[in-house]
Amino acid sequence: MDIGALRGTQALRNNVLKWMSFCLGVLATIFAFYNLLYNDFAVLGILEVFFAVFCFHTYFYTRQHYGHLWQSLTLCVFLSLLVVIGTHFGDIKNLLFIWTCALPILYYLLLGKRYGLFFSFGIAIIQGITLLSKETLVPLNSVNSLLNLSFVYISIWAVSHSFENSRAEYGKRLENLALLDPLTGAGNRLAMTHYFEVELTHKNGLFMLMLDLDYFKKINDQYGHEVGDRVLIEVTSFFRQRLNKGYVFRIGGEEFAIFLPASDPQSAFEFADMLREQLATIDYQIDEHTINVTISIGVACYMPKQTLKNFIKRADDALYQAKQQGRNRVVTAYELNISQLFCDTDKAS
Ligand SMILES: Nc1nc2c(ncn2[C@@H]2O[C@H](COP(=O)(O)OP(=O)(O)OP(=O)(O)O)[C@@H](O)[C@H]2O)c(=O)[nH]1
Repeated sequence: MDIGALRGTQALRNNVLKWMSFCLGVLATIFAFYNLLYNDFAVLGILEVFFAVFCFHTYFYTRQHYGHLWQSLTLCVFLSLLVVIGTHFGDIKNLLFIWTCALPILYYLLLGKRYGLFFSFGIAIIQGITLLSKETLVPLNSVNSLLNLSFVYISIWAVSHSFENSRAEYGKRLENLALLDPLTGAGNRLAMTHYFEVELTHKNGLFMLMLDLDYFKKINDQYGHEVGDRVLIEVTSFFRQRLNKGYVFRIGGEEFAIFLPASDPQSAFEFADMLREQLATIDYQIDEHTINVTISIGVACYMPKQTLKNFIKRADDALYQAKQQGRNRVVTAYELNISQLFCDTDKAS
């Protein structure tokens, strides 16, 4: 499954940035000619030339790559500046201030809710002051027309805000549905692949702990499947509470994986053993039952250019050994095959 399909925000923002850059680039070029050649408004004309160059550069950049936040910020700030300058120095009759009403849409679509709110509020104040400080507001000189303008702005802001809010919320829900195990809330296999390939860019000092509950079938058989489910939820929350950094994934019925950043194999082993030891001392009270579970853990160290499949296999092999050796223990992959399984940190020591 393509995880990119779930990450709609980046694609949406890039598309908006691309096409807004193109449209604004064309408009800025036309306005620049008009202001420089006919309107005698050189300051605005020159700024529009710079703006047009920036827009076209951004357009061509976003055709090849995902745009950066600074490009969206620059576009929004530059356009806002042009609108404020045009409103301040220009004749009110040319209605340039009307562009103010379009700005919240752009802020929210390009920058999201937090920036959108901040910029929409900021530009409303600045433009309010700019308009009211003008010598004449003709033809906008009645309370009615000022109220109408304010209400149009507020309506556009409210729609932009609620649209972005709902869009972000539904996007997050969709992502959770696809990436989280519905029973325990831990990440699923897809999430694991995604974190490994995309999020974990620094894989030096990365370890995988493959954890499997011991004799879990007995718990199901003795107390029922529902109690078994509650044990899985408790154990997941136990793992999560013990992890400062790292990610927990449920990759099988009673099998979990953890990506653990650690400075060396010894620390990774000690962390895994601490998990094992602490879990063994906990008695879970579920309904009227007191349940104790133990885990077997296999630990593997990431090696340069290793695939996730291979990384998992090594941790899985170590887990298999832990089960073979009697369960409730930790086995490290580097104990199994010293010649090929030492990681970088081992070699260094
Ligand atoms: N309650 C519950 N049980 C599950 C779930 N997924 C898998 N199981 C059970 O987990 C048990 C796994 O059993 P086995 O693979 O034999 O492993 P085990 O009994 O833990 O034994 P070892 O792993 O060898 O120590 C089976 O009884 C499955 O039905 C789940 O989502 N909820």
